[in-house]
Order: sequence, then C-alpha cells, then structure tokens
Amino acid sequence: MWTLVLNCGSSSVKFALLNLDDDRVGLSGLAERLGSAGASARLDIGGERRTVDLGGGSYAEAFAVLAGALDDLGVRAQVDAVGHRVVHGGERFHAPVRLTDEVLGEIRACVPLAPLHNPANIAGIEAAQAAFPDAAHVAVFDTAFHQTMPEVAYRYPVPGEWYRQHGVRRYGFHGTSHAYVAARGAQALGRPLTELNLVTAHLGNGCSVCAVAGGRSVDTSMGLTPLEGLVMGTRSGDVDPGLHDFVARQAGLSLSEVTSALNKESGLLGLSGLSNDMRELEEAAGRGHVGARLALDVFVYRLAKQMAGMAVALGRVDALVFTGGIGENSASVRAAVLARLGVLGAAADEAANRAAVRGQPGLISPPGALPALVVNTDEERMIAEQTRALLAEETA
Ligand SMILES: Nc1ncnc2c1ncn2[C@@H]1O[C@H](COP(=O)(O)OP(=O)(O)O)[C@@H](O)[C@H]1O
Ligand SMILES: CC(=O)OP(=O)(O)O
Ligand SMILES: [Mg+2]
Repeated sequence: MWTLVLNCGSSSVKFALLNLDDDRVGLSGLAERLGSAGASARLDIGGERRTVDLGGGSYAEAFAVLAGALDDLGVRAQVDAVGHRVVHGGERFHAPVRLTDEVLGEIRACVPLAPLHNPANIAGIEAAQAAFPDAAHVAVFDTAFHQTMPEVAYRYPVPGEWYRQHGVRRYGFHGTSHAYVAARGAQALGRPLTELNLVTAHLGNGCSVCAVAGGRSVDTSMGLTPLEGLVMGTRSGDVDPGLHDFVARQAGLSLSEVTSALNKESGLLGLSGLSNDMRELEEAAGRGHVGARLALDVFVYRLAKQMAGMAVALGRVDALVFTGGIGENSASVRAAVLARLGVLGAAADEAANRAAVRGQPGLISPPGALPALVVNTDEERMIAEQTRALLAEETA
C-alpha cells in the first residue's frame, strides 16, 4: 500500500508518495504560489517531470491535480494513509496521532504559537481529508521530538504565570529532521544511536540546531515559535527582547508589524539587502558584494556559537551532523563553521567536504578531529514511517 506525505506551508505544498514495503517513491512534487494567480504544481513521476497550472491556486485545486496524477498511476485506491507535517503541537503531542476532530481542535489552539505555519497545516489537512476521504490521516509534529527536553532547557526566565496560563516555554521545531539525521548519522558512524551525543544542524529556509543525547532531544535553538535561535533566510533568530518596544517607538510600527519584519524581512535577506537564498549570496559574496559577505559571516558566526552551546547540554560531543538545503550543499558554510568550532576539536577535511557537495553523505572531518558528517534529510520518509508505525500499532 502507498503512503502519501503532505507538508503544507503558507503558500506551498510539498508532497511525496512512498511505498515502504518495497522502498519505492511513486511521485514527489511541489505546489507553489498557492493563493495567487501564478500558482502551479510540479510533479516528478518516475523521472518524468510534469508542470500543471493551478488556476486560482487553492489547496483543493492542488489536491485535485495530485489525485489526478494518482489516478494516472493507477494507485489512488491503494493510498490508504496520509501523513501530515504539523509544525506546532504544543505540549500535548509527544508522538504522531490520528487526525480526529479533537486533534484538529488542539492544532487550531496552537495557531497563535505558529501563526505562519499552523493555519496552512490546518487548511491543507481539511482539503486533503476532502480529497482522500477513505485514507487514514495522521499528524506528525515538528515539536514532538523535543518534548524530551528537560525543564532547565525549555523554561524561559519570565513570570511563571505566562507558562502556566499561556504555555510560554520553548518547544523546538524540525524535530522530524533532527531525529532522522541523528539516526542516519549514527549508522554512518557505525555506532549505536543510544550511545552517542550529537549536535545536529538543520539548515534550510528555517534553521535550527539540536542536542541529541542517546537519540533524545535535550535542547534545541528554536523556542516558543520558529523565530528563535539561528539566522535564517528571512527570520532574524535571536534578538534583544527589548528590540520590539524600541523599534516600535522609533519606527512607528505596531508590535505585530515588528514581529512580521523579524519573520519575513530579516535574517540573510535583511543583512544582505539582497536575497534570502544562500546560493545567491555565495555567488554575490564571490563578486565582492559587501552585504552578502556580512550576511554569510553573521550566519556562520551565530551558527557556530549555537552549536558550541549545545555542548553544554550534552556534556560530551561525539559528532556534528549537517543537513537541510544549506547543510547538505554548501561546503563553504560547513568549512567556515567547522573552522569556528576548533574549540570543540572540529576541523574540515577539504577534499571530503567538497566531495559531500556531490551528493555523497558521510564524514567531512580528518582523522583525529571531532567527527563531522553531512546527512541528507528525508522528512517525507520519516513522516511516512511514523504514519505506518502508528497504524500498525493500532491494529496490533
Ligand atoms: N548548492 C547550494 N549551495 C548553497 N546553498 C544551497 C545550495 N542548494 C540549496 N541551497 C540553499 O538551501 C536553502 C533552502 O533549503 P531547503 O532545505 O531546500 O529549504 P526548505 O526549508 O524550504 O525545505 C536555500 O537558502 C538555498 O539557497
Ligand atoms: C518550523 C520551521 O521553521 O519550518 P520551515 O523550516 O519549514 O519553515
Ligand atoms: Mg527541505
């Protein structure tokens, strides 16, 4: 049977159709610019690429195209499970769950905690339930993996009432990816995950690091919302909590306008004044663009500081793992971060680090240094596996 995996963002849906029984990928793809006139879907079906115009670009239209492609493949009736990425599950969810009305209500209650992500997740879930009414729908939460963090890592030093009444604490995100690359990293090192202390760095459009002790998250850089921590494509990461009030007064903005600018106009984009895209920034920095150089330098410096900080959570660091679009592809970011992390005994093996760019995941550090690895993340596979595991548990 086939498992459909959906990752609904605010203006895009990523999807993948997987058969875990015989390890086949039926199709994968991306619907982009949803909600605007230029909406389109790109489907990769067994090496063949198909692009479809989506008209008005609603989730329903995107799923109609997807359902049509499943019909063409003759597999629609065999899609009996749909796994959904849900970004914020609050404190309630430690593991994947069936999407009942009650669970959907809980996800809705977390909207204020992830205003960019959860509304899109909910809209996508509702449209997918309508498009695939006979399948079992399962939610897999970004926050679940981090529910093992100790209180010392997840509490903020703020009035206790804020935590008790409003759930103001650190939750962490990208948990599916951190869990996956930690497990694959342990395999690559040939050692049991349960014996390893790893620092994993998920560097995509959103970026976070995680301290993984024996396969469990013990700290991570994102917090209450996916805005805390590292410099990201358009998100600032850590700033002075006094900044909001100061900027609001000086620039005459409302608090939500300040928050929006920290989410959408900051990070690599804000620093460079050029782009949120690492590839473009590396090219521009190579041509001498001063803003691009600054953006790269701040990105690397803060990333290295956060990774070193995770050593405190772990006590002992056995290896570093890089993943996500930047972590998997940017040899120069990895080299610069490892150079900054000499304090942990890290270093880059130049040839291995460059070779990893060509899609060979593995060790990028020289013998004798703290092991550093590149591991390609596969959130879709992990979501499919967790979805299947839950359904198997239910029937056991
Ligand atoms: N060859 C490359 N060199 C440097 N950066 C890259 C390369 N390929 C992709 N990236 C960067 O990866 C980031 C996107 O990461 P990705 O994991 O695909 O995003 P998302 O979080 O949306 O899944 C972008 O900043 C992009 O520029
Ligand atoms: C939680 C988060 O930051 O997700 P993404 O990287 O997909 O934006
Ligand atoms: Mg990605």
